[in-house]
Amino acid sequence: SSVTLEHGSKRLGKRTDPMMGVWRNYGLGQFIHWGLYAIPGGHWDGKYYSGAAEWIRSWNEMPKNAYDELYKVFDPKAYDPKAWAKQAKDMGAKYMIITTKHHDGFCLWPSQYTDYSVAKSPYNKDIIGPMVEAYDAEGIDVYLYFSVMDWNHPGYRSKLETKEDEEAYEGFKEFTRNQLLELLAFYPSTKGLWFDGTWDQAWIQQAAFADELEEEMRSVIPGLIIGSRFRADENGKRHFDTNGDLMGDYEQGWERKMPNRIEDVNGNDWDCVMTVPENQWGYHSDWKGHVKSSVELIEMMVKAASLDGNFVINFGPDGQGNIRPEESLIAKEVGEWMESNAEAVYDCGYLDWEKQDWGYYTRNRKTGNVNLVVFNYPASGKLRVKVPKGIKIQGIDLIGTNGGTIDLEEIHRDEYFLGLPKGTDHTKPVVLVMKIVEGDAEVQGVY
Ligand SMILES: C[C@@H]1N[C@@H](c2cn(-c3ccccc3)nn2)[C@H](O)[C@@H]1O
Repeated sequence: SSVTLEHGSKRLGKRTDPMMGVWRNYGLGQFIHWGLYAIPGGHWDGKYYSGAAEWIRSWNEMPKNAYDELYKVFDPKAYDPKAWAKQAKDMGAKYMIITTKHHDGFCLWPSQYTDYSVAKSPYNKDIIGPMVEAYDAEGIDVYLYFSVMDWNHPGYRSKLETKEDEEAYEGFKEFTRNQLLELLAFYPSTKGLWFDGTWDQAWIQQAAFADELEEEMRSVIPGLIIGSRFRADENGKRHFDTNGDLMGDYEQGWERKMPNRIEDVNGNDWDCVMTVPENQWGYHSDWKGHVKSSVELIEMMVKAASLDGNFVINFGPDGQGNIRPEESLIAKEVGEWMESNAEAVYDCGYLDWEKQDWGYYTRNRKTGNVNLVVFNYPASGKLRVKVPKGIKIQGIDLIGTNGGTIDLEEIHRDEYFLGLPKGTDHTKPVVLVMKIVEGDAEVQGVY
């Protein structure tokens, strides 16, 4: 039984409007974490910061006032948003999420509500505007990341303990609303907001304020897409309200982790945002530990599509505005794979066929085709496929650079082995596109 909520979920089930349909079909996105933290790049005073580079201000070895002075040297001479957008286009990204303001409070746009922005830096120009224009020009939808937590604002509090806290926080709430309305006014082509830094008790207690603000933002840009991380319900429940219903338009809980089964996504839209190293979003000049390969990232992207989600790969440009070589290589290699295999990711979602060990099924919502994306090449060279009753295979194509014909063997009713051609290059994911017919229609054609 569900309880009546004033500030809980506003909708049961997925959004069904066209703008959300476009979001649902993206497949691949690019996250960009850029800000003052890229200047120290994980080091200070000759010491190595092993935490996430964008959190260096919270490091004991980093004097807070030294960090807060960094805006005086922010002057990224290499910043070239057109080049960034071209690279993202070549990678195959359909949307991009840019940090307008991270937890440190530094604004990459000339906000009228604070001096802690690019307007007070030697660079002294808007970073966000040219980026939005460049990505829009490449046909990549732009989403604005905004951290509610703001270590720079005097009214920010993680919790409200005194009367003074409450009064200061009222000013912070007004500041937050002003900045968000300002972003929507400055960059009206944005398709949505990606909120972060919303776990503090002080913010969680603002259910009514945040609910009203979300409504107001949605009225400013109809169809605006806002995830589950923005606000809590009146019982402090986040992502899912007291009744277990999703807040916002999609689930935003998959940060540096992936669901494994369709049950894990609760019938919701979702995105997974992923770092290339284990845990670095902002630029760190010295990555340690595991750095994901492009094949690893491609597998996560396909797995996300197979479970009705979007996959977002993070980039962290350096303090001068350069994209680092490791990320440029990933953009190149992912793009090369997408060039001939994108139809298995774009417009694709979950297919309720029994999962097989060789990889993932995705269903193309526009063509109806079934895609088989092979990551675990079988020693037998044969892919086991169990076709649900009433479904017939009409044709199978091996796409991508591989080419060749597929040998189809019916093991018994509705179960087949698909033989891959000898010499198939399986150092990269192999994609088969299967045309199927449903119902008992007599199958015309190849099989
Ligand atoms: C999208 C990512 N979210 C930010 C983050 C993650 N976290 C965090 C904090 C405590 C536990 C686990 C994660 N804090 N901030 C990261 O800094 C990055 O912006």
